[in-house]
Amino acid sequence: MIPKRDQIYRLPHDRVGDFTFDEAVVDVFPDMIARSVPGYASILSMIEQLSYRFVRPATNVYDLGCSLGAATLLMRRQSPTDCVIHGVDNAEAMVQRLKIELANSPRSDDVCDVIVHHADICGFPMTNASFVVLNLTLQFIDIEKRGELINSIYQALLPGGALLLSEKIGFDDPARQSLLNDLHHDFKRANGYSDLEISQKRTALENRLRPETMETHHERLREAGFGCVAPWFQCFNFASILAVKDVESR
Ligand SMILES: Nc1ncnc2c1ncn2[C@@H]1O[C@H](C[S@+](CC[C@H]([NH3+])C(=O)[O-])CC(=O)[O-])[C@@H](O)[C@H]1O
Ligand SMILES: O=C(O)C(=O)Cc1ccccc1
Repeated sequence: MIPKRDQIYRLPHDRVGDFTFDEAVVDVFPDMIARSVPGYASILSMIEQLSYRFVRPATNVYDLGCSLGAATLLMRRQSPTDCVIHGVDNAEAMVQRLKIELANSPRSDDVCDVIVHHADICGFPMTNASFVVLNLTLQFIDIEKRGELINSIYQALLPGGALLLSEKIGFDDPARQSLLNDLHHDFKRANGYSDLEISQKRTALENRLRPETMETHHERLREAGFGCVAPWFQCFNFASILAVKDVESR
């Protein structure tokens, strides 16, 4: 299917409201995220590769903030059939669309089950997990709730299990912040977004998406208990970190 082009912020809005994952966004989401997040396709492809390494037989996999299931569907190709992948998202329109997509895809015995949950990832019960994905989702969670969420992921993971965390990141150094922000906007412009679209979306995201520095993410992951915290990808102001729970942990 050819993705519908994102034109949500093309015309001037009288008042730009806070960004929401509603029906209109869901309709254009694959195009929006591909043209807005530098490295998105590479990150997804590496999530598939990492799932091959980390997903263990008879365990749970969690895709937190799964949107339309891009990561879920790739991980399913690499997961043992006795696993369960849980896609969790609190946007009703996203969850509905993903459920339709899964219902329409032919069921085969050689893939594991996928369960889609319409739920807040904060407080969502997780257990017996070998691999957890937070791909561009933590950035939308209230900063005060992020520590508890990361701790709960750590507790749900089996020894040797891993969390993949991708985020839009910020920088303490104002020159670096401004340079990488400009490079991100150049990326969007090169992908066909106008200055008006870029600026209206920026306003819409101001209160909704709160980037933190790599140092803050690193510290939070270490504090939760992760023995190995490895940033493995950065493109402009987007980065991805792999955090692994020690094999000899409890
Ligand atoms: N509290 C919450 N609880 C559950 N879901 C939430 C919450 N807050 C936000 N979301 C959901 O997190 C997703 C973020 S998009 C993830 C891309 C995907 N991971 C991908 O690999 O394509 C990234 C982006 O749009 O930049 C949306 O679907 C929200 O509804
Ligand atoms: O568009 C942006 O500026 C972003 O930071 C990424 C994004 C992509 C899709 C939905 C919301 C934010």
